[in-house]
Amino acid sequence: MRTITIFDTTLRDGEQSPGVNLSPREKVEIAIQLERLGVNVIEAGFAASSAGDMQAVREIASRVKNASVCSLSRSVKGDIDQAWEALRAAESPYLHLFLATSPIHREYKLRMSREQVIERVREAIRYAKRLFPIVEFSCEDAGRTEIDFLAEVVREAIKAGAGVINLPDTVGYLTPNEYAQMFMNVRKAVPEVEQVRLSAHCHDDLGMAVANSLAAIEAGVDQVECTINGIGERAGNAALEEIALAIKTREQYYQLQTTLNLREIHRTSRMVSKLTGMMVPGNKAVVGANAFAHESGIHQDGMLKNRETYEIMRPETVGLTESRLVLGKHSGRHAFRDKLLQLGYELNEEQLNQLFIRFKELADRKKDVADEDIVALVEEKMSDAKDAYTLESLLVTCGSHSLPTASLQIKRVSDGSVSEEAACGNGAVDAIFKAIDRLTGVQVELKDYRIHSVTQGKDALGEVFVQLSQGEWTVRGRGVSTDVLEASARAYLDAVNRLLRRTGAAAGDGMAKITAS
Ligand SMILES: CC(=O)SCCNC(=O)CCNC(=O)[C@H](O)C(C)(C)COP(=O)(O)OP(=O)(O)OC[C@H]1O[C@@H](n2cnc3c(N)ncnc32)[C@H](O)[C@@H]1OP(=O)(O)O
Ligand SMILES: CC(C)C(=O)C(=O)O
Ligand SMILES: [Mg+2]
Repeated sequence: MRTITIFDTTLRDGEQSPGVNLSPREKVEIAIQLERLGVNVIEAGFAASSAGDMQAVREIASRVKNASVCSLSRSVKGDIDQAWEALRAAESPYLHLFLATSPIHREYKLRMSREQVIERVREAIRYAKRLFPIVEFSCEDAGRTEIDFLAEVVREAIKAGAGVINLPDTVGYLTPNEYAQMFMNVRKAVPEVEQVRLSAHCHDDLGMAVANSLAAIEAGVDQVECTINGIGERAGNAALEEIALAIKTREQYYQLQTTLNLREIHRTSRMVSKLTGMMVPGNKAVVGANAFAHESGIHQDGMLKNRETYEIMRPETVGLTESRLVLGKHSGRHAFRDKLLQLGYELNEEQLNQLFIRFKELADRKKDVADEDIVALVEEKMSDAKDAYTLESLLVTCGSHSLPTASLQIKRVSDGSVSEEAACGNGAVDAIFKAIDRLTGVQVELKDYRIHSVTQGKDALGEVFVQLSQGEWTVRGRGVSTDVLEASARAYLDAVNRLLRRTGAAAGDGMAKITAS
């Protein structure tokens, strides 16, 4: 089986993502994780570009032992010297030289003729080879380079000593067929390429970076350059995890392998996302939060019967523990029953059907139906439990120069007594919650507070969800009103009522002393 070399450029091309700036310490942390992931080459930065990158490349070179450490360099002596300065201590120093070859880059950016480009390539590689055991040469914008000239540059680069030839689709312009054809044409025109390693480097401007990389592999390329989470200049680079999982999942088709420890994929993705500040979209292949989550009833039913109905990869393969069946408005009875069983509720068919109607009503209004919501539904349905407290009245005063104050009256349902309390807070909602705490005497911690509008317009209904915890117990509460402060009070009281039901505590233990009527 052919082994594909994984050249990771998260710390170089990935860091070229607008808005991303990694400190040397953060780069070292990621490099160590990339080594654990089992990549073969770590492009640690562009040593000549800044003192910080020089330091990062140098530190990574001294720390990483099981991968080649590489720096990018323009085809100029000064850059090569600086790269050597950073990499001389590396176990396996690797230089990545580049020069653009396409007509548009030659004419407008470099202002060089074809002959000048060839001459510069020769000079730079020969100079670099005096220092580095491995020199990779990249024809920047190879994808838009005339094929005869591309072949000539590649021939000269190999003659000058390049051991790896990279032909990037720098601007993400080519289709998979075109990119594969480019490699086949070069292989045909320059038989010497069989003596070096051919590499692909793709950008995602048209969303084809991974498809192009895989097409290049099929055209005989042995190395792919890619980044974790597909981060990189503009729309990014080919995503390492997607290439790796395509090779693994379609092993029979590709007949290829890598040295990657795929179980480290998820951890690496999370670390890169955290340190770069680039969020991974939920629907991102392999590492998105929804990559192994199923929401619709028909899919969930299939998953429960045989997971291969809807999953082509196992979450465990990339270091996750399990797939998730997310309950929501598209879920069906099978998944609902399964969730109830997981939560410890075994219901008969009739109870299940009744509860399922309530569940659908809730799911229609709420994006995620959490375990606590299901527990609350079951408890309400099965125990016929009554609320311990109901809200009688609410008065809130606040303004730009006054301390927000809330006065509440609540009724204890068991004996009909009404109590009143007032409290000040950091804001109106805080004041309301403090007043309720005093009235009920229940000690809770507010874990979450969310507000959104259920309907539209000036008289929109505001819906508030709160999550409270007390020791091991966590409960949610919901309140709806055209007044968001009232909705907040109702949600909080609802959660307190649920907590009392769950803990079995007696209502009224902590009722305030002032009885209104
Ligand atoms: C496709 C890619 O991803 S390429 C890598 C892109 N990455 C980066 O550019 C990040 C790091 N870059 C930098 O920090 C800076 O651009 C530096 C330090 C490298 C250079 O900075 P400056 O000297 O101020 O030059 P500047 O960036 O403005 O312009 C680039 C110069 O390099 C030349 N150049 C571009 N590519 C190459 C190359 N491969 N080999 C030689 N010269 C090159 C340009 O023609 C231009 O030369 P000119 O000044 O004679 O017109
Ligand atoms: C430096 C080169 C390889 C590059 O990043 C590109 O062409 O996209
Ligand atoms: Mg690139």
